[in-house]
Amino acid sequence: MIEFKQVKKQYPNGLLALNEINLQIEQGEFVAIIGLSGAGKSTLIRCINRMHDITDGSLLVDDVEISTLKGKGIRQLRRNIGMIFQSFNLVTRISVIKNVLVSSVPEMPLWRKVLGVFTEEEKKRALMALDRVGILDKAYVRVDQLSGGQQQRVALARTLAQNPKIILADEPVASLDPVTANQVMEDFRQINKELNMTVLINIHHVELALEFANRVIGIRAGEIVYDGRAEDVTDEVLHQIYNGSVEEGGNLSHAREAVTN
Ligand SMILES: Nc1ncnc2c1ncn2[C@@H]1O[C@H](COP(=O)(O)OP(=O)(O)OP(=O)(O)O)[C@@H](O)[C@H]1O
Repeated sequence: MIEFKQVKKQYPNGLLALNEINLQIEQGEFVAIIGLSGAGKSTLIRCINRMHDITDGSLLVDDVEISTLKGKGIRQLRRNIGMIFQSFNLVTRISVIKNVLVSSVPEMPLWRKVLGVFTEEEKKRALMALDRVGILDKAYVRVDQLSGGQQQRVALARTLAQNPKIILADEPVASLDPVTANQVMEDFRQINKELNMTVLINIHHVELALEFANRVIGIRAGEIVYDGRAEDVTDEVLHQIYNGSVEEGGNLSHAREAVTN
């Protein structure tokens, strides 16, 4: 379980990016976080793996207070948390499988990574992860020869091979075309359902958020203004989350179009 209690995050320049955040996310939930640019979505998910530090309150992951963890504790926390970025963060000049192998075993000694010495078990795990996201046939292809959607799947496979309990995804489909974005969201859904991994996604595409997530959290100016089931998100809720930026009187589909375009 992930638990935020009265969490605040103030950046050194004084900007209060998160204010009084209270949240509980159970193991196995699929949550989409939506909100305007600058609302605090990235900050919120990045506090969970300590890419950012909170400045007040308490943040627990599986009952461990993570805000006070130091070196070894942070590494241990990150072993259980996979992170997916909009820009994939892959080494593009090496093969798909090498990307999965190198990054999926964080505690591996550097010499083994450099020489590419991997056990049969590690290779099997990497190949299984690639199979799960449908790109096993690309295992020995260089990453720079893949499409954006395929690269995001490599990133997902790399995270899966790490066998995390939680996957944090920061705008994972923002640079993909609509069809590919749907497919990658489908991968997240399958992983969430079959492996019971918690999935927490920051996403600008409201339609995708509502279609794939079970729970939606709406953030506005660092505060949670909606937390509920995706099917309960109405025009009014969108209006509230998007600060009235959605045209008055527009119906839900117009509202969604306005905020997804
Ligand atoms: N390192 C930083 N130092 C100071 N302010 C920051 C820093 N990172 C983010 N901010 C500010 O904190 C606020 C929240 O930013 P955040 O990136 O979390 O928003 P977001 O909702 O993820 O936006 P986007 O959808 O554009 O990625 C913004 O006002 C942003 O400018």
